[in-house]
Amino acid sequence: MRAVRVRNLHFTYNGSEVLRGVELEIEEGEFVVILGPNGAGKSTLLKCVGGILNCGAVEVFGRPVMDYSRDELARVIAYVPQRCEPGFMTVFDTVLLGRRPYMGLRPSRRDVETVRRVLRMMGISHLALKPTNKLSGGELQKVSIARALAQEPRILLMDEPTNNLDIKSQLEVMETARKFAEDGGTSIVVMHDVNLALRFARRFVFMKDGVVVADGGREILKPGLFEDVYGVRVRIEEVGGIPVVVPLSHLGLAEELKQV
Ligand SMILES: Nc1ncnc2c1ncn2[C@@H]1O[C@H](COP(=O)(O)OP(=O)(O)OP(=O)(O)O)[C@@H](O)[C@H]1O
Repeated sequence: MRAVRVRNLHFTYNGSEVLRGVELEIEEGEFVVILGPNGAGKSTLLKCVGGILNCGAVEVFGRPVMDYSRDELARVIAYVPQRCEPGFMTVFDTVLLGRRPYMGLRPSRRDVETVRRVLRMMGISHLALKPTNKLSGGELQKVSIARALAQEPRILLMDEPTNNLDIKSQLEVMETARKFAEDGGTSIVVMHDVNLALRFARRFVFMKDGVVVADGGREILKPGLFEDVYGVRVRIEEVGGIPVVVPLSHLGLAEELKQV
């Protein structure tokens, strides 16, 4: 079943167009990573898919995303933002907020069990009673992901979820996204670390200047793509059967240095 369909999406902030005719179709069960230079429009696209920005061109499970009610959408899509704001609430209560679309007046046994389960899954059960404004950046990031998982969505959107995380936690978050997709959900992750993406995801969408410039599996990852998209010369080697992208030089750097 098609989870997401984006058709000819244009998006403008204050008169400046940052998405220029984006086309994208994602099937249920896929794990897709969106890559590209700073300012390419990746986060804007993710927010359009999540119904956070008002865009007419996005369908989720065959229905315009803007037609879903707030609670309906929260049961279908969970969005983990690039930055999350800490507060006075405990970790447990913050993650419990993810159950809001399912809850009556008070949390059910199932709501509480779900929160316990995702705290365990993210390895943060020991932080349950700590206020989120007393957490490290990485811990806060894990709380934000736990809250999204507590929503039990069908689509998980994460914007640079591995920022702030140590290597082990980066691998765990990527494994969580992969498992989510293997279990039938759809993971769409914006990130910069192409090598981490390569280890876990099957499909890569590259954006530049508000358009999708490449979309496919490992076979699209050729040195020429990195020159076109980032202006960086790379070599691609295999380590343990996994391709690794090694940056060699920034194409414009020598010229820029000459002018200094
Ligand atoms: N709220 C906003 N108001 C105005 N312009 C914005 C806003 N958010 C983003 N932009 C602009 O839109 C463009 C695309 O931004 P976006 O955050 O989608 O890019 P990105 O590819 O996610 O970048 P990065 O990798 O740096 O996070 C940028 O030029 C940015 O300055």
